[in-house]
Amino acid sequence: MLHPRNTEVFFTLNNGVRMPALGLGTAAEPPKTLPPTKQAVKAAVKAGYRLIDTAWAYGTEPYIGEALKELFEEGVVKREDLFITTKVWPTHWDLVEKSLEESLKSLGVEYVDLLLQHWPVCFERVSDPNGVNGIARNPTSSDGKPLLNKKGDHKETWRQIESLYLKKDPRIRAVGVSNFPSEYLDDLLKTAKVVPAVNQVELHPQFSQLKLRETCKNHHIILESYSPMGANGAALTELSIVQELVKKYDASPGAVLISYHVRQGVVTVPLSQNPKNIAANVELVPLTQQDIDALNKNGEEHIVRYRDEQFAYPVPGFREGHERA
Ligand SMILES: NC(=O)C1=CN([C@@H]2O[C@H](COP(=O)(O)OP(=O)(O)OC[C@H]3O[C@@H](n4cnc5c(N)ncnc54)[C@H](OP(=O)(O)O)[C@@H]3O)[C@@H](O)[C@H]2O)C=CC1
Ligand SMILES: O=C1O[C@H](CO)[C@@H](O)[C@@H]1O
Repeated sequence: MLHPRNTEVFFTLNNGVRMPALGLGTAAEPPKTLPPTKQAVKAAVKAGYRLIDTAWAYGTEPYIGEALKELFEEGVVKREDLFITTKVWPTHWDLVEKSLEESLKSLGVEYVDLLLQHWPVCFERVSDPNGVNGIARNPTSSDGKPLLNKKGDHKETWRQIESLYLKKDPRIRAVGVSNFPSEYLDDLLKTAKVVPAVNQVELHPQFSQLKLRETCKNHHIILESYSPMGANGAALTELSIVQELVKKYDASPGAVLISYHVRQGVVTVPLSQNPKNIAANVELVPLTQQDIDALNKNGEEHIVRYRDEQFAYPVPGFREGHERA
């Protein structure tokens, strides 16, 4: 039976903007280095990807900017063919516009399609010449603990984001959040003037987040999965339940893990700097509802969070039922 590729599937956000179901993640980190992001973006766009996921905090925006410039000059795509997401890091919890300006400058574009609040936490701003634009990305106190700004209010970040959106700032087409558990979404929605269009969270067959899925569905918030392969090392590709589906469909593990999201109406942004994996992740596997239910059950019974950020431990619901990866 003929079926589309994951790059040909789009979902409609709660403000009518269309978002591609599959994008390229760009949170490169050691042992990977940042510059290869440029070639990864070029390879992905040439393979049909139209969504690029980045963030002020990743340090990859300048390399994405270089890739975009060449792709536009070579006539491969136009700006309006792409969907670019960036995010406001907790160091900039009260400086949303500054964060957006810095991201746009590094990316060399006039607007982003989606601006996300990266985490519902606030950090102290500490100078660091090796940080992002001179600011420490993960500030720590002398005992090595995350340096949270205790007087900060994570809802201020959303207030600033929605205020840009409400005044129809041409630099953003849609706005959303990331790493918001149900408890925080419910709380935000009590006072929010704009319902976030997207909530980007860790989501995969070892962390299926059924309660959060229900909350997002009730508010027409599209879920977006990060770490769909299990982050660095791609541990999920080895999971026995995934390997069974690889055999059943004669598919690649990457395609199974991506199709699991796309078939549930979830956007996903695997990171890859390997053209073979970038291409493999495009293939849509016709998983049945039974396959998806089994993967979701696994992710409720054996929870593993691969991006287990210590600074988020105070967020209610963040550590519920988790084991360490
Ligand atoms: N909002 C947030 O707080 C967060 C957002 N993110 C976003 O999500 C993106 C993806 O998550 P991330 O944590 O990076 O990790 P992923 O789960 O996407 O895993 C990345 C790893 O998977 C490998 N990989 C990719 N495709 C395949 C494949 N088909 N077969 C085998 N291995 C594969 C990559 O290696 P190779 O390069 O060799 O292919 C890489 O080592 C990030 O890059 C970022 O954009 C991530 C974390 C937090
Ligand atoms: O988006 C993100 O990626 C990093 C890892 O680089 C994680 O801390 C953050 O939420």
